[in-house]
Amino acid sequence: MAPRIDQLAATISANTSSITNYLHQNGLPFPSFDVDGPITLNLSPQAEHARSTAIDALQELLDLLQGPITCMIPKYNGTSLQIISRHDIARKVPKEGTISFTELAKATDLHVNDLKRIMRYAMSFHRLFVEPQEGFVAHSAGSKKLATDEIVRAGLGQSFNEFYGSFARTADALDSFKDGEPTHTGFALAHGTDKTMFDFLRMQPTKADQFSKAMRFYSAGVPGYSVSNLVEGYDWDSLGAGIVVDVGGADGYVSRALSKANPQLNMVVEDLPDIVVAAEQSWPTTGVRYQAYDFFSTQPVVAADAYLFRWVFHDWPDHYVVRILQAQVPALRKGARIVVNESLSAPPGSLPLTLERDTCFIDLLMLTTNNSRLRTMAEWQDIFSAADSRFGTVRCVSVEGAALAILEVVWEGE
Ligand SMILES: C[S@@+](CC[C@H](N)C(=O)[O-])C[C@H]1O[C@@H](n2cnc3c(N)ncnc32)[C@H](O)[C@@H]1O
Repeated sequence: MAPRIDQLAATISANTSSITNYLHQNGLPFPSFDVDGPITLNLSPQAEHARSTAIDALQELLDLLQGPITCMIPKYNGTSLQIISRHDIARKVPKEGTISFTELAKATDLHVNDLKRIMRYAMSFHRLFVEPQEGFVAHSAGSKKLATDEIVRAGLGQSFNEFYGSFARTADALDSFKDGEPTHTGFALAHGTDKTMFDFLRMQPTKADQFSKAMRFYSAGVPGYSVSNLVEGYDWDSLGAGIVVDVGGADGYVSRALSKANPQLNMVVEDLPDIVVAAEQSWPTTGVRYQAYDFFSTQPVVAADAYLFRWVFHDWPDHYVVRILQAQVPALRKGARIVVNESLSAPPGSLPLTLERDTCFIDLLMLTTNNSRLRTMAEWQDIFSAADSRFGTVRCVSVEGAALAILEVVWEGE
């Protein structure tokens, strides 16, 4: 058998050819970081599979060729992205042409030498900006997108202005607190708060708004998190013209997608009051109803056909998830479904490498921000059973290419 690195190289080559053929046959642009290069590739499911297979192989090949020390000590540093986000640098670079580091330094109130190394780091590591002539900066495809798309800015802002500092305090939080409470996190230490992340964000409407937009960023920008996986992966037709409550539904972007694909459904989006007020103002006529609701209190929409929790339970430690489920029980009628859409915890080596890394990333992010976690199927069954013995068996619908599982539990009480 050929050595592993040769097998991987062959996999990369075969799958890259499939992508090339697909793009060629369909007259689509080839990947490029040039300012007018494509942001996404618009691949068919088959070509998308080739893309993810090639990426998994090349990640492993890169690790093998770099060796264990480089894998142990990678050059990850979010400082550059944090400063680019905080100083809104992408919007200070002209849409066309270049700007000198000196002029940009004045516009950002940063020292020119600091700005230069921040920008060059972003060029090298993140493919943001280019320096076509020494000392002068212009946009790349990525930085142009950042300058022109508020959803992308929100995603970067949340990751690097809100969360980045929290990673560095997670070890301190684990040493200082031993109770696993969502108020005792790296996020809380980094932000000097004794509140949960959501209560902290609630006090600052612009940050709460950024959070909602960041959810849309991840759902639109990472194929495995795409809302279409939920829209197409679950049998919504079986609910007829039923009521679906999107609990913790942020600004309702998931419900809008579900409603568009299934106009017969009656979608209700529930979230904290500030989020709901902002969403109603932004999306007044989309056929989706909004309702302010704190999911630790009794569910106000009685007898709905399904209660959807997308990316909600992973934010909360087990005993809080039990409380949220118990708060739904008074509203449930026989046959009502709880639909959960989030990543499952999986043993090492059981997922393609990229998906395994994404899953580990989310799991550790949840530790940092909320003291919460991803769970296995068996752990989900335990949680539902602990909440109420009238919840049925947890069923998993897995969707090809999706990073989020769809779990369904039927209420078997009256
Ligand atoms: C990670 S976001 C997921 C949003 C959306 N479901 C999605 O798929 O993008 C979690 C959501 O839960 C909401 N949330 C947090 N605490 C809440 C509470 N006590 N009651 C209702 N919603 C809450 C947040 O405002 C946020 O919109």
